[in-house]
Amino acid sequence: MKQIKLTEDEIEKRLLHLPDWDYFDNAIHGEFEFENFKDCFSAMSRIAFECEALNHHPEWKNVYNILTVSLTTHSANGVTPLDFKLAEAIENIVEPEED
Ligand SMILES: C[C@H](O)[C@H](O)[C@H]1CNC2=NC(N)=NC(=O)C2=N1
Repeated sequence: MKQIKLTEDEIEKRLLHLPDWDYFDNAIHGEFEFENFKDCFSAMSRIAFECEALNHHPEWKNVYNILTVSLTTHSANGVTPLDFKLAEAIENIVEPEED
C-alpha cells in the first residue's frame, strides 16, 4: 500500500505515545539497552520477523547490549504511518506490557 509522508506536527503528536523515540533527520529513532549481547540480538531476531511481516525494514546498529533503530519510508522520502506501526511492534518486543 502506498504510504503518505506525515507532517512534522503529525509525527510529534504520534511520538507522544512513544517516549523512547525521537524525530530528526527525516526519520524516527529509538535506542534500547539490554542486559547483554544475547538479549539484544534475540530481540533483533524477533524484530526481524516483524519487519518481514510488514515488509518494512529499519536502519539499525548494534553495539554489545545497545540497539539503535532508525525508521523512515524510502518510497515516501519521510516518516509514514508504517514507520509508527513498526516502532510500536518494536516497543512490544523490547518493552512488553506487564499485566
Ligand atoms: C519492494 C519493497 O516493497 C520495498 O523496497 C520496501 C521494503 N522495505 C522498505 N523499508 C523501508 N524502511 N522503506 C521502504 O520504502 C521500503 N520499501
